[in-house]
Amino acid sequence: MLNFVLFGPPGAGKGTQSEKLINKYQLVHISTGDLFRAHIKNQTALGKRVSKLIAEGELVPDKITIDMLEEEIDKNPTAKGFVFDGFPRTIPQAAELDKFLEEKGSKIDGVIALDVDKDELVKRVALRQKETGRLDDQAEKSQKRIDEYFNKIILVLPYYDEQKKLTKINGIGNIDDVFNNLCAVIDKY
Ligand SMILES: Nc1ncnc2c1ncn2[C@@H]1O[C@H](COP(=O)(O)OP(=O)(O)O)[C@@H](O)[C@H]1O
Repeated sequence: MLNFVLFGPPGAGKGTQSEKLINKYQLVHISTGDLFRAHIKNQTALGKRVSKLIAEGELVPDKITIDMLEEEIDKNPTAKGFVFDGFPRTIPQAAELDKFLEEKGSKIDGVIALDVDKDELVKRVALRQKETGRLDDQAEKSQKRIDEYFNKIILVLPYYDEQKKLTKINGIGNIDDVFNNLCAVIDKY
């Protein structure tokens, strides 16, 4: 199996690159953001529980997120591997993911962090907001999510650095160039 985490702030390109990577490596893409948005769109009990939090740009509590993620992994027993996009966002989530995969005789092979500066992030998220109308991409909320990434979520990276699994790559530039740089890292796993 090949499992890796695509890490980065809002607008770094996690979703864009994940789409290309799952085609090349035949993997299942698990984006916790996409899963939450599907629950909200389908007005499930979980969707109703998290919609306000997400619209405000707040993180969903670990237990809720972990349970949703583990359920999604279990829905794909024949997967050749997973690209985790937007998960983990906290150390408890990272530790639980390691434990969950270990119980299945699997592991995270690597974590790739997309480095993009704040000005570029704000530009990209504003463009995405125009295209998709995402509530949490509105200027004030997206700034809050970007700040939360650099103040809090980024603290997950040392957890993987200690395991010698972290690689940082530049997320700025031509989408295909970033993709090729990602593949060069993944092909070494
Ligand atoms: N691992 C997670 N833990 C807690 N909340 C999450 C997680 N993943 C997604 N969310 C919630 O869903 C929202 C959208 O996530 P996502 O689409 O990954 O944002 P982006 O792609 O802009 O980084 C987050 O702002 C947060 O509210």
